[in-house]
Amino acid sequence: MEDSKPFGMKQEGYSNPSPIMKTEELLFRRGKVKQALMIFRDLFSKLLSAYKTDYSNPAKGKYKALRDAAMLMKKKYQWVNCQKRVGHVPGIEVGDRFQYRNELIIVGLHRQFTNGIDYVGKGNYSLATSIVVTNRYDNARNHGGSLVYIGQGWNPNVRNDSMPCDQKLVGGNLALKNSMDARRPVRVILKVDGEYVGGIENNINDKFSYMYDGLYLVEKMTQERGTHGKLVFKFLLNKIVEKPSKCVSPKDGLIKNGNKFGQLDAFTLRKRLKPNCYATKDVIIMNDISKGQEKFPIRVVTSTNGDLSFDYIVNNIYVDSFKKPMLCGCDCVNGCVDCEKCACIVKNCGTIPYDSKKRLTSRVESCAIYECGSSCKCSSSCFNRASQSGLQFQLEIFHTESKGWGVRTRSFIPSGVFVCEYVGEVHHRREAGSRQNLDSYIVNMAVNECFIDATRHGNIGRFINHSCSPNLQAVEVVYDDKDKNLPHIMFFALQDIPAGREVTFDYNSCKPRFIRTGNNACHCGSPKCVGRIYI
Ligand SMILES: C[S@@+](CC[C@H](N)C(=O)[O-])C[C@H]1O[C@@H](n2cnc3c(N)ncnc32)[C@H](O)[C@@H]1O
Repeated sequence: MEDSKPFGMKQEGYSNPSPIMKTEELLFRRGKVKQALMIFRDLFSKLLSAYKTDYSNPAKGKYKALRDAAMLMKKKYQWVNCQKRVGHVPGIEVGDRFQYRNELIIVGLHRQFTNGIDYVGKGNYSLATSIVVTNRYDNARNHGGSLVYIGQGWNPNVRNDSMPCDQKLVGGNLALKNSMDARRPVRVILKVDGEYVGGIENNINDKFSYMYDGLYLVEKMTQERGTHGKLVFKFLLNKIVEKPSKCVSPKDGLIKNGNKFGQLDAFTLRKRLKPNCYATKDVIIMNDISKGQEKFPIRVVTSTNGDLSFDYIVNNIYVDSFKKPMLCGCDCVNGCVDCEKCACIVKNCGTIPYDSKKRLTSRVESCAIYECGSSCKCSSSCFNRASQSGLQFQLEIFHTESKGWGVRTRSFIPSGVFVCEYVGEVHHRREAGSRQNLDSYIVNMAVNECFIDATRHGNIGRFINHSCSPNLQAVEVVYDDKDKNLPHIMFFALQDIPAGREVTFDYNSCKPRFIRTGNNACHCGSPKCVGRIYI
């Protein structure tokens, strides 16, 4: 699995919601964070090999090396961002990944070795600063940037020899409640699947890392009985959607750095800035290009001009008439789990394409996925209808440096989930040849003799660029959609995608193929780039 962004590596399409601070100072702080991480990793490596002979269990040796490296640095005053704070931490950007949890401590992102909640102050005067979200607890991350976080205290999913008891409104739990009451933001760090690229070799297969996902607001706190019979606190947090950094409002000519909370509460007059201080001056030129047709508004952000002349649609327009094969739906009334009985699963060669969370279970190599549809007896929430409920995440159209428009996500997208469809006018394939050199929005379908042209009518899918290291895959999905049983082109996440990251797919690896146009030089910036968009 591809990594998102190891610390220090900046990628196109990323927007940095840093607190107001001069660029030079930000760079200086980032340099300090980077330096602290280098010292930590070097120390850890040395300690790890020193402890090799002392510990027969490599996991124990690793744990001690990690802890000792952090404590040695503390003794030498090598930790950075030492003062606990609410809000972003200078030098750390949303989307930064860290290999080890102790790295969060030494850079000041989350200053707790094991506790999931970190906070400042005491009792009723405390405020939560950060939480680490792992799947050890019943924490649930929902689509669209909200999550349910289980409070701290006795937890049945953690090895615990004592008797279970009710969670108490003290420490971190109280701090989260105080943050809710005071409407103060909390940093969220996600434990995400996937190896850390360029990480330290340690013989222990670390299949996860930690990603800073930005600021959230605690919206609600409830107390419920957990599976172990005792009371637990549940906190509902919503991601704060921040404006891109250095965002210029077209009306007032101000540069806005964030939102109304705490240290982000700042507006700076553009004329006060030194020349060359900021590289980008992104302007929100449209608040919702879909004009309310999508579940989430899709804004358009740019620092330059670009052509946007097309009609936004959310469903394919069938221009030609097609002989539509009749699809017979399934008769499942208790969920489509029987690979032999469910008529739709049978069409997928007897394999269930999605898991219970509607995530693709593996990379799709076959031609198409057959989902349940309107003539099936299963419910509309059946997991085998993963791509039929529209957008699940806030996406944004932005102007890239060298690829024209592109699409980036404003919230974290977990690996395997449906992201969006490629919508346009559906024609017979024989038409495609005559249009070939006109535009770059035509995709040939693999399954039927047709193609989708999003030149004049399309949706957000038409703005997704090619990458030689993509984070989306395009899949043809067929379902009984009233009378249109032609395939749809659906994009699914190939990996966890952090907020702010551009979403891309490989125009050549997918079964639906883009028709080659004149412009073929690839600017994806991947180390694996083959230099061409269309092969
Ligand atoms: C489907 S459109 C993608 C959206 C397009 N960037 C826009 O501005 O509307 C495909 C076109 O985008 C550009 N493009 C996509 N990926 C690219 C890449 N990796 N490098 C350079 N140009 C790219 C090429 O002009 C290509 O023909």
